[in-house]
Amino acid sequence: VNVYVYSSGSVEAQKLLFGNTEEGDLLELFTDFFDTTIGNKKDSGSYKKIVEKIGVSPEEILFLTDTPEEATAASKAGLRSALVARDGNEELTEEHFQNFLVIESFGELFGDDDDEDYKRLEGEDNGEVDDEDEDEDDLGEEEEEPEDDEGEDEDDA
Ligand SMILES: CSCCC(=O)C(=O)COP(=O)(O)O
Repeated sequence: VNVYVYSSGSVEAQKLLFGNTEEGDLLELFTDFFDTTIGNKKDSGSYKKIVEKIGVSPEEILFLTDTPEEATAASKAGLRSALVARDGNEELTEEHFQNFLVIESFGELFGDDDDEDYKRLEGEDNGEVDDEDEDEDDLGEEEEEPEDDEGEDEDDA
């Protein structure tokens, strides 16, 4: 997976930040860096330019942001987008949750294929309101209860 940064902070600032973290120099984890010299993060044209520079189909790119307007702009350019819910940010609305996968941790991106939220990334409806609100109960999911240990024999010393 190639990881890119598109930030309102300058490329120079991004490199300083990721090159000097508590975990050390993380720059080699990133393929490239973009800033607003390419365009405003709320303008879908910026994402089209980034797609051209990266040289892959837009739907092969997952754009993560904590700003719904940026997610919408990226989706309009054909990218898949997901919202990252972060403490201190403006609360996301029901509509945001309907339109986008919302994650709190990158680990949630590796969801299972049956997960309705995860599927939101896969279809053409990423960034669109999905009015099907199926609420299916899981069938036959069994949880193993630990056996009661009463009666366990223990030798006294
Ligand atoms: C990559 S998940 C967090 C997204 C995020 O915080 C963000 O988009 C910040 O954008 P900025 O332009 O402020 O660097």
